[in-house]
Amino acid sequence: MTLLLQNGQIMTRGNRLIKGDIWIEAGKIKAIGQDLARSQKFVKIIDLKEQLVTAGLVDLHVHFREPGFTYKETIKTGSLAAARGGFTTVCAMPNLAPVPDTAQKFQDLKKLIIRDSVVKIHQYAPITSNLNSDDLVDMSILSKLGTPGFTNDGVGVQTAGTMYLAMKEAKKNKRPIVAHTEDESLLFGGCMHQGVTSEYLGLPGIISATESSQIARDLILAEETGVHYHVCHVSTKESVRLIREAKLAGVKVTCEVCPHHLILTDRDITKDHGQFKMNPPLRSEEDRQALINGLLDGTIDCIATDHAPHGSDEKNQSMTQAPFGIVGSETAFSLIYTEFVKTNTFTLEQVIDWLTIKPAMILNLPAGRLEIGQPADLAIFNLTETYQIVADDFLSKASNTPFLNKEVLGQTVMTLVDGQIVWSKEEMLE
Ligand SMILES: NC(=O)N[C@@H](CC(=O)O)C(=O)O
Ligand SMILES: [Zn+2]
Ligand SMILES: [Zn+2]
Repeated sequence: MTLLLQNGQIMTRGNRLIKGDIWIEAGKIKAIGQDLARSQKFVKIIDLKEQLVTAGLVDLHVHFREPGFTYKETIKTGSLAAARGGFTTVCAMPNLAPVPDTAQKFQDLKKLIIRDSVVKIHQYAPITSNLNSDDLVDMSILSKLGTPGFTNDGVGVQTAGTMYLAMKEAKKNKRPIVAHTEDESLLFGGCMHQGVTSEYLGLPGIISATESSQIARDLILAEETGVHYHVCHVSTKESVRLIREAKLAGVKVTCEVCPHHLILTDRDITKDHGQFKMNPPLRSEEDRQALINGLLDGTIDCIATDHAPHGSDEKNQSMTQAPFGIVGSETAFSLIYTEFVKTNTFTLEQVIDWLTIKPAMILNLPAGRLEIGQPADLAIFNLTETYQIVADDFLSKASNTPFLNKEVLGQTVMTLVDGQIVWSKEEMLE
């Protein structure tokens, strides 16, 4: 089938914004140009009304909860939420039940993904069996089955020896270690960042060193082993400093930052409510500035959501009780666009880079490029009308986010995967 997306503002690879049309045929981008309707008869033509078209966004960090916690999210609802946010390729974390730590369990999960997902999911395998043991998974077989990397996200790898052996094995299999960095001996039961707000609210704090000290350990081990080491959800200024120094020293390290850590600080936590609880926690203004500068100077490589859905009863309690995590797929682009592009902190080109080609390059994913011959994985955004983030509109099963009711720009109006519309605001199809 031939489809023409007409009259868009197209962010092409190499970040040139051009006005024109995209010709889609057999799921791929066949041509990009002006007045393409003249040269060909299309089965379908959609007028984009000069809205922004980008390569489908790429998210290196989501939690879809199936199998094991389907009351929070399923592959179907999580992938729909991703599509609604403009994401067409996502990497899903293995903190599931069962954990996909054997070939059989990994293949069973991949079958569910093929059956239910509306976007392209790359499923991560864990580093150790059941996430918190010291027994390494069979990295060779799980690499052959397609894991883009190994991660115990949700928990840190507590012993240096296990991390060292894991890095050596991952390197042998040409896969990165994707690290949730958290030294549990430095947690002290904390539920939010240690600082003035935790003291004011009387809540146990998490010091920055809980994250950064494990990054320091791992950077040395990554240097020793030569593995590609990717750090999840960097949140502290010390982490940024350590990664910057390591990059300069030639260590093969990459990292991601989440929208909430770029936008909010612990001062935005107005009360003891689970909606503000995530791991790592919202940090200080100094940390937030370090994250922004880290993106700008290339220390931080990309933006990832850490979409972490939970049930409303679970989150509707004190931060001491609620689980860690907030949803992010459906709001990421709007939040970043509104908070940083509209305020001239980042350019639109930078933001699209950090949400498409950069994450794709980190894991070598065939995604994030809007060019002729590439799959027609595309996202279309309305940059001119504000809308409100409303829980009822979410396609995710969950709506646990501190950004509810916020007015933002940058609503996704349509998402295509391999040339098929997987999500659309109704009016676009009229
Ligand atoms: N980020 C979170 O606060 N929670 C994540 C786990 C994780 O990403 O560490 C989850 O699975 O809920
Ligand atoms: Zn994590
Ligand atoms: Zn996570």
